[in-house]
Amino acid sequence: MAEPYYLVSLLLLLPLSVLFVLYLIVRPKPVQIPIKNRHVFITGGSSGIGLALAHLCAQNGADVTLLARELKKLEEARDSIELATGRGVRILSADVRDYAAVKRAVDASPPIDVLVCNQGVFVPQELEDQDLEEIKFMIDVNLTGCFHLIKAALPGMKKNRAQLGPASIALMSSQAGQVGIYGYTAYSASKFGLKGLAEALQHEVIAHNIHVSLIFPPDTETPGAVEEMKRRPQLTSIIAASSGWMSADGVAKKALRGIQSGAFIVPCNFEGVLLSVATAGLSPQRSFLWAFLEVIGMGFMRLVGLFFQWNWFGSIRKWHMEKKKMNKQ
Ligand SMILES: NC(=O)C1=CN([C@@H]2O[C@H](COP(=O)(O)OP(=O)(O)OC[C@H]3O[C@@H](n4cnc5c(N)ncnc54)[C@H](OP(=O)(O)O)[C@@H]3O)[C@@H](O)[C@H]2O)C=CC1
Ligand SMILES: CCCCCCCCCCCCCCCC(=O)[C@@H](N)CO
Repeated sequence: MAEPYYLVSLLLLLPLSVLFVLYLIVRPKPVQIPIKNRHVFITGGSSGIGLALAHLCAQNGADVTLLARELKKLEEARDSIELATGRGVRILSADVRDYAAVKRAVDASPPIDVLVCNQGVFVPQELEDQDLEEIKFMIDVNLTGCFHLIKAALPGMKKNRAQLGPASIALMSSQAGQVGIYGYTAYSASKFGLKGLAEALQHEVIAHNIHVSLIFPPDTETPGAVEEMKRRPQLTSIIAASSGWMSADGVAKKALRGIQSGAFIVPCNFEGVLLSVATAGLSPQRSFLWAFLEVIGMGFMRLVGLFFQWNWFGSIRKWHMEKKKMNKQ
């Protein structure tokens, strides 16, 4: 009669011991990144997600610097944050593609505690039809721009770090940086690139108490997205619809919480959590609870992901059939 109890406790023991082992081994160790009275440097902070994040950081008592190209938008952003929070905001006009300009901007600023590389451009189109200039534009701004920013900021971020407490480098990726999507060959490549950069960088800066976060928003209501929608291929929208839309404020909240808790992977909605489990790969994981979810859920999420692909390839096939029919009429 004791046998069922024996079995139940054995069944419980297995997950509990996995949990315990994960508790002991997850690296890097958990960390909290304070925001109050710290210097947060946000690129692309004059619009959309970056602007929403800048508002939130200033509200939470951070000393905020914004970097973007267009001075007029930067001034409007600064004024709106100062009006809403009463805190001073620094603005810098530079193009992230120009390393010398980025270096000058960073050197003219106080040492950075939290660097948010959020600038990004997205012009979706099928690779065969897209101008090479546009393809290069996305890689240069979204990927090479982040190299420029980090290379320029790192020496200052490392200085006196022991006294200043933990620092963060956050990169704004996209769910299109976790899964490739029709119309996004260059954009997805630029955002997938950020994952390799982030994983390797975390190894290099951990000894300096600098922590890397990679943020993965779904479609987000921003001025950039309004422009994007004017030319987005129908199929891009059909596939992206799997994850829905978020507000820039909603994404900024998730992003800030992720940065503050030192999370390496930062999903923004429910589909994002599924995607992050499915694509966890060998990414660093500080939380033993998330690690447990990944260990338990990865196989099943692969199955769910295959159903999504089944659905997406179905949509693509249907779209081509309808196009053929239209051409015949
Ligand atoms: N909106 C969405 O649906 C999603 C967006 N993302 C990502 O979030 C980030 C922000 O997007 P979102 O808020 O929509 O974008 P917006 O187009 O609304 O804002 C982009 C910001 O980046 C700045 N920027 C663009 N190019 C450069 C450059 N070469 N040098 C310096 N600054 C630059 C812009 O200012 P200026 O033009 O004056 O330089 C602006 O401040 C991007 O990395 C994007 O890929 C991820 C998932 C979804
Ligand atoms: C394992 C199960 C996974 C299930 C969820 C899959 C959902 C994938 C949808 C991806 C949407 C990508 C939107 C990109 C938005 C973007 O970056 C542009 N607007 C440009 O900024």
